[in-house]
Amino acid sequence: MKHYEANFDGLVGPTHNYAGLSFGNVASLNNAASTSSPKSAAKQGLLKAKALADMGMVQGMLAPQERPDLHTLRRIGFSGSDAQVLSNAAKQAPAVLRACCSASSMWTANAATVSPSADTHDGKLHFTPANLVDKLHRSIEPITTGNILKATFNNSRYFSHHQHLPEHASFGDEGAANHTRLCSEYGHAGLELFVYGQEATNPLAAKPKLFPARQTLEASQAIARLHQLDDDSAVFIQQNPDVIDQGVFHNDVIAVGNQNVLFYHQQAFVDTQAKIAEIQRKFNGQELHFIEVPTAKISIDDAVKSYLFNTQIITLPSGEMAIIAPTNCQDNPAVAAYLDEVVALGTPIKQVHYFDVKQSMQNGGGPACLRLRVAMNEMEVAAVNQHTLMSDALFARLNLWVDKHYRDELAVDDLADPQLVIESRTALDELTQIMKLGSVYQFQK
Ligand SMILES: N=C(N)NCCC[C@H](NC(=O)CCC(=O)O)C(=O)O
Repeated sequence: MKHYEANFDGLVGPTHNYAGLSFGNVASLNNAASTSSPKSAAKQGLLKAKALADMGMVQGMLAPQERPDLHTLRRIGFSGSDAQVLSNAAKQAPAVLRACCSASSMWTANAATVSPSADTHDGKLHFTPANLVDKLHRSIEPITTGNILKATFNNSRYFSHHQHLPEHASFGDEGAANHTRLCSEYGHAGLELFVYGQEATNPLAAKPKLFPARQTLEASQAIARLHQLDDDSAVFIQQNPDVIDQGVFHNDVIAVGNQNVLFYHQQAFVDTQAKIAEIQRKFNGQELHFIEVPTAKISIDDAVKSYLFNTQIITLPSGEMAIIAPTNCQDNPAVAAYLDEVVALGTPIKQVHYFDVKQSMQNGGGPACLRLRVAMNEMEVAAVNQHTLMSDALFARLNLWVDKHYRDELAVDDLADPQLVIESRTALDELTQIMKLGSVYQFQK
């Protein structure tokens, strides 16, 4: 049987904007109140997804969320017509209104944690939506994320969908952004690496001093239990709290793995040598490539600015690996030079491809943030909702849809415009028909 690692990219929603909502995420704060372009953001994302499909990869799209989220605004006491809810929220709780308008579900690396069927006891592919409790604007995503995942992976014979973890800081969970899977082949049992920022139930454990650690050990352990992983199929690694304080708000800003390659910065983890030894032991002596990038070559500051580690490492149908990098890496001389070198290190990585995803980058989301990886066998791929899979036809259809419904520009002050609600709902209603998702949004229920 054939096996693939599919990437499901988040379709950027019509309200993509820069609201400075993510304390600890340097780009989000630096670009707060800039004017965004929802149309070009969506098109940049579609171009990257289509390019990967054209490289022979299995590529899917995940629908965005309903924003502005009037249901949350009504839940906290705003009432009257939609226009009244928006204008009162803009006057009385502008920060909450901004949170309720974020298109942050585009970063589908944070949508869920996924364990492929080769790793799990029941032989099913498991999904747990991330609760994203650390940030208000993200904490309102998981229910709809679950609906979208169920409509995309809609076959209970192959796919097991869990509820998101309890909504409390002790179980702060950011999904696949803090999860990497190593394996020799996608269809073979793999080793799942769970990287956490803090231990919630141990007040003495090290944690960052300035910025929040969004993922807890307790959450990572819960996911491993839910997904029926053996002790020998999981490794729990603490992220270095000092790098969180320098803007590394998710592990995928400092490390990325694919099959038997782990590409990471020297300062990424706590207790690196012991963890590498544990990985080697649990990988049962099979060949592994550890590409550790020293601080002397790439500083943490350069890694955070360029998103060198927020690249996707993909295995092409030829068996060669390619790095999918943001063009921001080309703009940084040290990083560009490093990427020229990396293809000659004698590891499976042989190519680098650059994509302009600047609209997303300005909110701290690189190529890897924009995708959820789902390793599947051919039967599972066939069981996916086929209308979510990238093709020439879907690419053309989605570009037309974006042209029809998306604004060229959006400023933070536009978020209270009641017309935006109408535009967004009209667009999403049509999208659910294009992707045959059924009623996944509250406004459709
Ligand atoms: N690293 C991964 N996997 N994902 C990146 C997520 C970026 C996102 N930015 C934002 O939510 C900014 C929104 C704003 O400020 O308007 C976040 O911080 O959660």
